[in-house]
Amino acid sequence: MPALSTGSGNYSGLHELLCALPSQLQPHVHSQDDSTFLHNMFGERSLHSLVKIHERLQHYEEHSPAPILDSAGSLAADLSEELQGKSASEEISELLNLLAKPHVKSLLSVHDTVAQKSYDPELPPLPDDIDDDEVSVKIIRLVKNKEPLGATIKRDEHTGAILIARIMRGGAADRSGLIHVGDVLREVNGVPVDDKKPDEIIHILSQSQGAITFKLIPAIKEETPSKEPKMFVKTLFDYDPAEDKAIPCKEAGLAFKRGDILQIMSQDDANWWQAKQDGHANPRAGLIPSKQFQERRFALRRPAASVLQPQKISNRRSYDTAVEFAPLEAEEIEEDDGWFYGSGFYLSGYHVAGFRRSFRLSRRDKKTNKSMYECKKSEQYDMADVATYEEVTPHRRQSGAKHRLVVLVGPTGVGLNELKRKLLISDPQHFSVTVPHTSRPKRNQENEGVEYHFISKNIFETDIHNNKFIEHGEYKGNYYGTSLDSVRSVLSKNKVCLLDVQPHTIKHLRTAEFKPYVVFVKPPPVERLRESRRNAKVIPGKDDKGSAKSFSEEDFLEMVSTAQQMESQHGHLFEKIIVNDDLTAAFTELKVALKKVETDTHWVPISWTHS
Ligand SMILES: Nc1ncnc2c1ncn2[C@@H]1O[C@H](COP(=O)(O)OP(=O)(O)OP(=O)(O)O)[C@@H](O)[C@H]1O
Repeated sequence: MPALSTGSGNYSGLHELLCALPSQLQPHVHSQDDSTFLHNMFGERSLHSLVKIHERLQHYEEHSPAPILDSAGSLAADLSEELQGKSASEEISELLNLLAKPHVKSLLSVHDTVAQKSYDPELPPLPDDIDDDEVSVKIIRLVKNKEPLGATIKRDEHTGAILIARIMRGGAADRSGLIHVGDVLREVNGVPVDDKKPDEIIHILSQSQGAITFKLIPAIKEETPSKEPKMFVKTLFDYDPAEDKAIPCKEAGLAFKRGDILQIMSQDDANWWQAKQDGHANPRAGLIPSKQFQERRFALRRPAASVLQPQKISNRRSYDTAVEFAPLEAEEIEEDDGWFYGSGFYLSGYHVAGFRRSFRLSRRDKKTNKSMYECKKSEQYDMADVATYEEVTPHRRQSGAKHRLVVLVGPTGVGLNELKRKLLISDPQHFSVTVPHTSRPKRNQENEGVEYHFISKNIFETDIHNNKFIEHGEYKGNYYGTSLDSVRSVLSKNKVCLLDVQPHTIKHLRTAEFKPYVVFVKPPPVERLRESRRNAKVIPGKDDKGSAKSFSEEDFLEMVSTAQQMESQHGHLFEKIIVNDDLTAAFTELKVALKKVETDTHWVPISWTHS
């Protein structure tokens, strides 16, 4: 980037710099959002005007002009008085005319104010007879711009007063420090609001231009600024406030997608947290359902048979209304129509509905080290673990530290084996897989610890009992399994351990020790599977004694539907999703992602860094 100088003595330098900045920064800005933000910020007219004023003032600062007198106004008045009725020369009457002009009078008055340096407004003296019980009122003037005020209002159910319900962290109201939760709003632009509905107040605000004056009665207890530590969460579900009937104010809501990282700005309200998207320029927080609130209503969304129907316990619903400066499409909020969801009944009367999912486990090829057993563990989806938010922290692997465990999941036949094989071939010193255990007798050509660890049935059963296996199963009367120690053994050699498991196993691996990086390998649409897998062969299931066969149409359909099910049930645990359409492209994408895991900073659960 060429050096830009403001050039001392060249007063247009700063202004020129401001104009040039967006194009100078362009090569360094990668996202369209950032680029638009920079253009808007540096192109803002008020900013340019401010810079121009600054440059002019700088000019005068250097020349330090001093006033000759500080009473030009009264001098002009004396002069006018003196000249009144004097000879009627043309010059005199022109001068009298000029001095009588309101603009000239104002100019001279401003001159005197500056010369006398008396900038503070003159306040009337305090009356002596102040009634101690009289409520104090604060009058706030804010200048309207495109940014919303970042506050919500609601009607107090008992007193009927209009209250400031919420101040969004980082928003205009919060930054001003002048408006607080609990303040009673009395007037907007001189119009009393006591008898107005929140919507009508919003309408007054959206209609007004320039500065807006609020008359407020301060809350008795001023909010103490909360000293909550910075907390980041990964969202485990999609959220759209526009679709949320319970949110107290849709306009103040923050939409997010599963996997987004949010910074939690306030947890003052047990049901509605304030948060902002990590890395976004907008400093104003938005409302999101709190973890507890989201969990409670998830319970309510269970199938009708297994939950108590919500009872209508009140016909009032407590809404706040966003105080927007930009014209807003306020939804019709009927204040006295709706449900109030008390917390008392949420958790009563539902049971956790587990279910078994049928899945096909293929017979695995021992050369490529895949297990040949049928999974024994019940595939219960743990519905008790409601996916809401997970507290996360940035993590970067220190050089020389153990690698994160790489977990691959995907439906049968999607290509996990193929991708693993390619990784192993590409760098056998770097990538490795676990050696499984079996209780079957060792064959002649086999070696202990190479194909399998051979152990007795008794020891196998004791190890199962002691939770030593990540997954285990039985095939033809023999046990097969992958042990936690086999993973540790690979990691202790400072190699990247590649492990493919059933998705329900992931949660048991999510520990500080393994810090698993979970990659979901997803099939492309069926049309693409038919095309790309035309020559591919699969090893049939254990009941088929035959050799490799081609994929059937049923295999493709099952692969796609299993993938959908996996993604909807376990998607919140996947850090990377790779569509295995073109094998070379999928492999390259995987390799690049695994490299980044080793070198870049990633968000990981905070519990992983507390060990
Ligand atoms: N992108 C691809 N294009 C074409 N063929 C592929 C692709 N990915 C995998 N295959 C082929 O599909 C077949 C099944 O792949 P693979 O054995 O790796 O699947 P898998 O997910 O390990 O299945 P299983 O869980 O049944 O062992 C193999 O013949 C493999 O070569």
